[in-house]
Amino acid sequence: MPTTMTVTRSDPSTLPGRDVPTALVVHESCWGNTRLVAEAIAQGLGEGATVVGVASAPPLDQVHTDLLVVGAPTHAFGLSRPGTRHDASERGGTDPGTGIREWLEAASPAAGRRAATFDTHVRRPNLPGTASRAAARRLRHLGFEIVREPEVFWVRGMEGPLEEGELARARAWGAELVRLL
Ligand SMILES: Cc1cc2nc3c(=O)[nH]c(=O)nc-3n(C[C@H](O)[C@H](O)[C@H](O)COP(=O)(O)O)c2cc1C
Repeated sequence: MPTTMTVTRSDPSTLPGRDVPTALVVHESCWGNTRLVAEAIAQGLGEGATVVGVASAPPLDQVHTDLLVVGAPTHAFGLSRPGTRHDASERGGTDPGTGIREWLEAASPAAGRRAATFDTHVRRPNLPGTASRAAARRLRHLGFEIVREPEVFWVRGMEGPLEEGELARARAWGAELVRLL
């Protein structure tokens, strides 16, 4: 089972066996839907995966896992900003205090790293623009190889819930990702 923790696996004593690829899944979430998807993806990734909310995540420059997975809710056709997170909190969600946009902005470019991105997004109406594409674009600029097309997981409305079957799809997506490593 993947672990939910707030630190990177920089301590070798916490590393799984040599052959198990390591992955850090960093998520942002106001109502918990993206967090649930992140946890399901980590289950698919397997025992080398660690899940962390963006507010507790280590700086990206200190992440040295085989794969980075980044997930965020789509806000205003892309990654959230302080204003959209404030809007979410006014509607009953929780403002995580920071977002994937800020976390990526604080990072320095470096080559040779691999990542995948996902977002949650309202299915109807299916508006253009997704947080997963925006995050992938930023990660490419930081020198990451994006190993899979950004993926969308559907919610029924602003607060969710996730559409039926999405957690199973997320687990399967995580399992496919680990096969690419
Ligand atoms: C301020 C704000 C803007 C949003 N903009 C979009 C949007 O452009 N497209 C979309 O499909 N959903 C949009 N949504 C809905 C979010 O995608 C939805 O709240 C999110 O998937 C729920 O995930 P969470 O529970 O992890 O926060 C928006 C939500 C908020 C609060």
